[in-house]
Amino acid sequence: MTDTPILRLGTRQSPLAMVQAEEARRRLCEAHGWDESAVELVPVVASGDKIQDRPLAEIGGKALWTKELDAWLAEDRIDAAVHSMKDVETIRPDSLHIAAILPRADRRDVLIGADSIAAIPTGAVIGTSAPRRAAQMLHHRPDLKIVTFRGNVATRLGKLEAGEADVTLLAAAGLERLGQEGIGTPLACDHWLPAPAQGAIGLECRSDAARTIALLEAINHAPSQAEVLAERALLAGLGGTCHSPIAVLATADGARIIISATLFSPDGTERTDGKITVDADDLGTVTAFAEDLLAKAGPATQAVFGPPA
Ligand SMILES: NCc1[nH]cc(CCC(=O)O)c1CC(=O)O
Repeated sequence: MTDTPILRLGTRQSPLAMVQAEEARRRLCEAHGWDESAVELVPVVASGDKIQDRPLAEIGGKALWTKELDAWLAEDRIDAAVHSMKDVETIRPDSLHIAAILPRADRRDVLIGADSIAAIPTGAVIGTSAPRRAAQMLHHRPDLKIVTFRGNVATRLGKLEAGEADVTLLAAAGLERLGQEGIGTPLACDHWLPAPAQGAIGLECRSDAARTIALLEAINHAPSQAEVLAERALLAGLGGTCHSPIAVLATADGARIIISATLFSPDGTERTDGKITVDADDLGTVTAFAEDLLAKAGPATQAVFGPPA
């Protein structure tokens, strides 16, 4: 085996991002019969990791997680970038291509600090910076208070420990990947839907890099890809971003995808539910479904979505 790297994989530096990049490397090496040295992990500091004390919406949104990796791809300093698909902007530049989605992990949210939503004490403080989690929680429990909780998984657990909030919500996938799956209570998807693409890892490269695309496609997991594409199509159809209070779950079932979605107003008072089964290769129906949901939604919900992308 050669010790010259065949593929340079860019990743954020958080512990979770590094574990995800290692998973991508392991799968690539297994698929191609390479030894580990064939894939070089290149940690890049994302602006979202530098500024941790303000809500994402204030400091520029999702591009904060991808901006540096996008630039490194454009400059050919890396061949591919590993992303938590949940953090990737709804619309990507044509110059980039998401070539592989890894088998999706547990997509549920985990409640930490209380055994159930009903068991949270009256007036308790919820630490989250996700508008979806805040709206969803306020919908069930309008008595609760929301405080901004950013930072990586360990930082947020530390803030909870320090008493900055009574309860927080984290993705089961992230906790699992960090070996912390014992923490908290997972919330069942029939009551509490996750964020678009939660639990999915994607590999993105330059659209003109045919050789890299072929190498990455070898580790694509088609059902997970179908789900992620459907959830992202819904978000796009709603004109949504990471600041949008949208909860959705797409479940691939052969050639069909079952999509359940809920829109909220930011304060949780309005809620709009929908469910549809679509053909995996006809995501146009998802756009129509998004338009239907928006048309049914209340004014405070409509105000934070659209116009459709
Ligand atoms: N926004 C931060 C983020 N991006 C991806 C994950 C978890 C892993 C995943 O959803 O794939 C998390 C942390 C969290 O929401 O708990």
